[in-house]
Amino acid sequence: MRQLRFAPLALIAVAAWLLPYGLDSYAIHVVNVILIFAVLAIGLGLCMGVGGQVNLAQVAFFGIGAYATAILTTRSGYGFWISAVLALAATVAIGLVIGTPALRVQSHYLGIVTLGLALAFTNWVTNAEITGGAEGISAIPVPTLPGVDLSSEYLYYYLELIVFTVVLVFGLFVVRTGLGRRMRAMRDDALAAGALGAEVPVLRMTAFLLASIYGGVGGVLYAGLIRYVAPESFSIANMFLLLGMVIIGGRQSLIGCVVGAIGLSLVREAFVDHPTVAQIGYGAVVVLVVVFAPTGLAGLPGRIRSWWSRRRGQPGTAARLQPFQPYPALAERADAEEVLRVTALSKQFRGLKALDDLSLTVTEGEIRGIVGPNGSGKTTLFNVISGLYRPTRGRVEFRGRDVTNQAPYRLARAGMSRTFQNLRLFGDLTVEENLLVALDRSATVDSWRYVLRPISVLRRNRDLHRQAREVLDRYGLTEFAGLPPKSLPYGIQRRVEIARAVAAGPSLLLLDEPAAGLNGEEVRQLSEIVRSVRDSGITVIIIEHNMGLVMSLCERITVLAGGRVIAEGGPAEVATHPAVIEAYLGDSMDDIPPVAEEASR
Ligand SMILES: Nc1ncnc2c1ncn2[C@@H]1O[C@H](COP(=O)(O)OP(=O)(O)OP(=O)(O)O)[C@@H](O)[C@H]1O
Repeated sequence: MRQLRFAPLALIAVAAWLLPYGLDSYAIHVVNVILIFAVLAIGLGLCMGVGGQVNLAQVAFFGIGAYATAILTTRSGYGFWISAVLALAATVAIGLVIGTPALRVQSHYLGIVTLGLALAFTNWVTNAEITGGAEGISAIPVPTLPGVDLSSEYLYYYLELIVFTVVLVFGLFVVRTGLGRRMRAMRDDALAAGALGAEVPVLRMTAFLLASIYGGVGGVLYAGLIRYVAPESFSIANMFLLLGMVIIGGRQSLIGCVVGAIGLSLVREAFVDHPTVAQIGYGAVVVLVVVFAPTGLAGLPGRIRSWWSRRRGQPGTAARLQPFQPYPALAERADAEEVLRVTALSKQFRGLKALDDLSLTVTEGEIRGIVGPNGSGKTTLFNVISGLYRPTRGRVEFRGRDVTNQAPYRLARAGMSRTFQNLRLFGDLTVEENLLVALDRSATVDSWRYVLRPISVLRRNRDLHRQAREVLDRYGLTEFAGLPPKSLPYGIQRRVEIARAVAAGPSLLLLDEPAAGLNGEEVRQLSEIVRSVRDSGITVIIIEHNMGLVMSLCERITVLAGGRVIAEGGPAEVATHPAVIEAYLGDSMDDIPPVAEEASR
């Protein structure tokens, strides 16, 4: 059976190898151009589809690769391959420069920044002397390869085919391992990805870097194939053609990008005498795809399958939640240290003081409850502690270090993890992939390993999958591993989010209303999970409106009202505190179950 899985691949490989035998010289030229566009589309797919970063500069990367090769070979007298390497380095350098705004600017503004670059590039090559102005640069030498005459387009095809295969396999390797997973997580929800330790700014830059590498490779291949470069090949019209390829083929699938490149290139060929009709046609098709098939052609088989099973009334998943298996408990430490200290914290939203001179300390091994009426500042406190909001005044210390204003990903890497009031699971990733993103502690700047030490990347990936299976098992989620979280009942999604936050390996876990929307039995299970997590050595702070849960679970409770701490102490103490009764509990005091003397540890 295993061999059969590779049969279609083997067939495609044989067909690709034999293709030139059935083609005339014009057709092989078209195929060679298609392969170059496929390389460019994969790069754009990695940046925009996988990483979610709007990139309208792909055509400029393409142009830089081609022009640099042309200039270095014809003006500086370098050989083709040396020029190719230098051209690639130049494209990557520009990619890093373009990626710099990505460190600060949001994705949609990047569209404008990158469009500006693409326009500036076309303008420059059209007017500069070194680029040959509107006439471009001709007489680029044929790339030399011992024993192979690359002036023959038939043989050039094989060079392109090899390069295309390498870059496609590399792209798939990126997508299916840690870097790609993190990029997809960032595309889905940059805030949640950051809170799990993904260095979002570096990741965005990496997305541009990848796009520039593919753009550079495409440019070098183009210079070697056509041996002539001119501004019109790198026009905005071609940028939109590339975008069309990626959108129509399927943004989130590299194979889809290749299918889009082949399809749209053939359509362009068919309409070569009617460019205006073709442009309008691409635009219309892109709009139709975005509206009716947002996952593009590559997503169609999946959509048809799920439509078919819905039509046949097939039942949903038969997967079942299994019981949580508690963590081995650590012995209680006598010398518990302070984990979190918040001093005189204020957060002002224009006229509104959400936090007002709030101070708080939490000690190792605690389950601290934070309660208070709606709008009392609980979530704002979490957002400031976890780095999502900058405080107006005050200081946050985590494990003895001042971490005020630190980026969420730095705090996550230092051992702070959180869940969100409104679940923020990565919807386009499976349950297992959600956990994998949290488990992966490798630094994005170490992505050079993808090129220089791919085996170590694969080994690490296998190790992460083993760890993810353990987490799935512990939380009874194994049967949901391959499903998208949104397809699961709310209670299971909540459990996945907690499992994910704990998988990030925190020493402090912030849970924001984890019982919201859960039924009685689910709340009981949640209580068991939180207690076991704490017993495994993780300090927990929990915001909750479910007073029964808070009273039974927390040793200490901090009560907020109007952004201030109005009471703090054991459950019995706060439940009878007059300020609390007045501000919050009031009539509902009768609903509170009897307080456990000493919440069990
Ligand atoms: N990003 C924001 N911009 C403006 N105002 C905000 C923002 N975030 C929170 N607030 C305001 O700050 C106050 C405190 O909100 P917060 O969400 O922290 O309260 P909460 O105690 O968590 O409430 P709930 O129990 O309803 O979740 C509210 O008045 C809220 O409207």
